Amino acid sequence: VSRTDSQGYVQLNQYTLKDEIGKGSYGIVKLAYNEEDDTHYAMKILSKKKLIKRSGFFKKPPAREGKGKPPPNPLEKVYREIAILKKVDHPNIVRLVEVLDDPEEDNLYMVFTLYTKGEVMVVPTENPLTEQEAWSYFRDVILGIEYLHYQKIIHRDVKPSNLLLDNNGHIKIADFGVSNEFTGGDALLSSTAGTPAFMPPESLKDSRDTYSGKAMDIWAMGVTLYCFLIGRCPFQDEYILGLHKKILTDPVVFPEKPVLNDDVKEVIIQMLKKDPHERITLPQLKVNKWVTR
Ligand SMILES: COc1ccc(C(=O)/C=C\Nc2cc(OC)c(C(=O)O)cc2Cl)cc1
Repeated sequence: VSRTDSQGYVQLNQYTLKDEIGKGSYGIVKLAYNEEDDTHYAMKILSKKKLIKRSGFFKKPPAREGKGKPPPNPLEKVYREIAILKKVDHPNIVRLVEVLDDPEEDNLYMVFTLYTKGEVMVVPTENPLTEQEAWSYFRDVILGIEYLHYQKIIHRDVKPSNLLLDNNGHIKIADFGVSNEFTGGDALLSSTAGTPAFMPPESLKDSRDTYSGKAMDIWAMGVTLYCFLIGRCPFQDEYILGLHKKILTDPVVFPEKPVLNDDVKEVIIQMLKKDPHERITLPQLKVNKWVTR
């Protein structure tokens, strides 16, 4: 039940909602104080109406000849995200504490442990991470993604703004809003989801065939490591089609500054192989020269 207290703060059950600390296509994240345990949390606030509207649930479905499966309930996506979050338990994945979902209310609240340093870095930046920081954080990302793939989950939106930093300098992978669960050895994806600058070339081809989910996460990890060290993405364009063309055809180019050692440039090149079959796999990444230096 939400109400407003004397200072104008919104009270939600035992939580007092305070400043906004995060914002994205998903909604907003607010700092929340829990009076029961005298602890602060990160409260992600989603509007069910907005989710339903964005999903085009009420738009006239295209005149599909024949059956075609009915559009899924847009809230199913959020409930799938919550189910994944409840299932995962790893030091490099965010921890969902509880969900406040009042059927009478439009908002859905997801309470997470607060990772006090927030997003690991903002892209673009003039002050990228040092190689040492990038090395330490990237090793955490490898462990988190390895765990997710082992649990048959593809994250699909690995990028610096979805990597949170806790007090001990450890990375927590966040935002399972577009992630997929799969059965068998790998996810065979056909839809495009995630953030354009982090999408792999195989997901941008108009060919009908499917592509590997695991290789998609590896590509995004390569773009993320490039961002850590350079402060911007390897492929950028103001127009989406220009961006797609660069991702599909441009080689990875490293600027003069900052000077990077050959081993880290090599591992980025291995993660950004245009052909997913040539791309480095996670087991190979774990024994890579730079990763294990
Ligand atoms: C400067 O201090 C700060 C401390 C913490 C934050 C912060 O937490 C921001 C976003 N948080 C989250 C976002 C998520 O999705 C988009 C998910 C998820 O859905 O998995 C979970 C969390 Cl926690 C920001 C600034």
